[in-house]
Amino acid sequence: MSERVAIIGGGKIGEALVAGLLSSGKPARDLVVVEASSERAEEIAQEYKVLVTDIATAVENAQIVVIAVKPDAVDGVLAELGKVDDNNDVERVTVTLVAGLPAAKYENALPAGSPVIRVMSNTPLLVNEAMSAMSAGRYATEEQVQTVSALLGAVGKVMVVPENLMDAVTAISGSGPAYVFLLAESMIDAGVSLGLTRAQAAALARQTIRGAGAMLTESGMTSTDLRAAVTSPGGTTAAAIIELERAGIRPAMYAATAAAAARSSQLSRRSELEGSPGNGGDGRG
Ligand SMILES: NC(=O)C1=CN([C@@H]2O[C@H](COP(=O)(O)OP(=O)(O)OC[C@H]3O[C@@H](n4cnc5c(N)ncnc54)[C@H](O)[C@@H]3O)[C@@H](O)[C@H]2O)C=CC1
Ligand SMILES: O=C(O)[C@@H]1CCC=N1
Repeated sequence: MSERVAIIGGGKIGEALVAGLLSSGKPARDLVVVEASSERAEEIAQEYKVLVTDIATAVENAQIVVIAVKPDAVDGVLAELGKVDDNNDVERVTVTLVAGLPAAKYENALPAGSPVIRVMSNTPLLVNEAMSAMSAGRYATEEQVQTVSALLGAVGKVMVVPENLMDAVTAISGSGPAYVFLLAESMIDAGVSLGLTRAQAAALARQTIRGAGAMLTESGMTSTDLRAAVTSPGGTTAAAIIELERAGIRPAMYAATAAAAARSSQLSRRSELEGSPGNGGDGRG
């Protein structure tokens, strides 16, 4: 894992990637960050002791260029990348972590034939527990897919999916940590309403979610079987679950994830319109 990785965008997800890669053993000298906000750049350099520099210096000698800016900043980054003198000695793959924007958008803007890999990861990158789904663009080789898969595998689990599933992936694992944090918030507030202190309720909810998460990943049992094992006949869990079902927890999850996927797809359609004829687009669906 000796590739030099340039990360463009040192925000929440860029920082999480830096932190995760460092704690997985990647040397700081192999990471370089580009960050538009000088305050943020200073924070990243101080905290992680990585080089934070301009895009041309960062990209030079980087085998992997990761784009981790908000979707509306991508055009600016692609324009800056277009101005960078390409060093043909370095085989470079561009990895985009940006929600909603298709690999073709980057392929159309970068020099012809540039390999691109689209990834949807999540903030548990910070604790080496990310779920990253990746789709290879048209020009990415199997070897590049393996290289990026190994890089992301150092900070969590990796799944390869066809690009048409990226909106669904974004809705489940990209945004998913927020659903779990919302569940934690509501459990804590509920605990307080039942007489626990906030600190007690928070400690109970945190460890319960951690333990349940570990059972989900380590027991080999399905979520349905795990839930059944907690639910004693006529007991407390059954009483609670009746209320959660009555409140519509399942339809709420269908509607929430459909809204997230629709938003991701909307970003993708908008980028296709912007990239259509006259703007370097190839009109691909
Ligand atoms: N936050 C999350 O949980 C997840 C975010 N994503 C995707 O990751 C991307 C980044 O999201 P966040 O980190 O949450 O956003 P953020 O707003 O925290 O970070 C973006 C950073 O990029 C910097 N930036 C903007 N333009 C730049 C440029 N031209 N050059 C260098 N730096 C520039 C900004 O100053 C900011 O620090 C988004 O596209 C989002 O869709 C994907 C999965 C999960
Ligand atoms: O909310 C967002 O748009 C980003 C993408 C997935 C998680 N956060």
